[in-house]
Amino acid sequence: MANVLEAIQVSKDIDGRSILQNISFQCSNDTRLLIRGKNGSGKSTLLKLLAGIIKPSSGKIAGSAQKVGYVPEHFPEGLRFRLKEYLLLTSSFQAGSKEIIEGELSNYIQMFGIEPFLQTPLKACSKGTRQKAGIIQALLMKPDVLLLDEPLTGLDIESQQILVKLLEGFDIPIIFTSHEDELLMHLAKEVLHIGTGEVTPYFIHAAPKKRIKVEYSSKEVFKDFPVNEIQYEGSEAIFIVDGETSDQILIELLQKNCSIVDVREIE
Ligand SMILES: Nc1ncnc2c1ncn2[C@@H]1O[C@H](COP(=O)(O)OP(=O)(O)OP(=O)(O)O)[C@@H](O)[C@H]1O
Repeated sequence: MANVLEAIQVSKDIDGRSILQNISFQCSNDTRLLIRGKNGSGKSTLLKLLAGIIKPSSGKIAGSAQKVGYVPEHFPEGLRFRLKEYLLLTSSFQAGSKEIIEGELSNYIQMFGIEPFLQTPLKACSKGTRQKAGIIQALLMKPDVLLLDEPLTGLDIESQQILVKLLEGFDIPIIFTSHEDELLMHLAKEVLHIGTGEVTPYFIHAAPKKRIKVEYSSKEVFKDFPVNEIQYEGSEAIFIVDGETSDQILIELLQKNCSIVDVREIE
């Protein structure tokens, strides 16, 4: 299979301190690589190396990828655009028909529910909205590879679901870090342990049960709802569901206009 992106014995020192040592891996279009390691172990640094933003101290980044979509952990500060100006500017850089690209942009705007903020200056947008702008920018460029640094951080549950679903449909390598977000972890097929440089297959453990608390308008909406255990507390309903089905149930609750109040694992 074509080698889209490759790290060959990559090491990185910053300010005389060794951050990464001898990282090697290859990826092809079906790669779904989760980078795992402690805080400060160099996960973001590796993504920046793969994106070509910084250079390795030794070793090299190679591969056939021409366009690298990179979503940093934090959206860049100090951009003086309004959200819409930024997205239009971003889309104007893309090759291809202007009409088609602007059509894709409006789809993403709708999908991620950011219409109300289009005239808001980026610096006044919420963290989640800025994160969405960064994601849309990376998707619009039709990258050969996607590098995502904790992409779900700051996103509401509905947008998390939408993003993960989109990612599941892509036929390009996806390399990502995650703050142990269960939704995103489902995407992983292999994991790079950054401390040792080892790449191993990723197996998701049987998901524990979840307790989902929602605010609802009428009990009628739960008629025929595929959950055995529902408790009611005033305007809130509590569902105990299997871990495997909890994502689907969350989607259905959102479709029934319920507001998700809390989701937590139970023993
Ligand atoms: N530009 C820089 N200047 C100085 N030190 C840096 C720089 N970039 C990264 N570092 C250091 O490199 C180390 C690795 O940082 P990095 O952000 O890659 O870790 P991380 O694994 O992504 O951490 P986290 O899980 O907390 O996001 C840290 O000690 C950090 O302080």
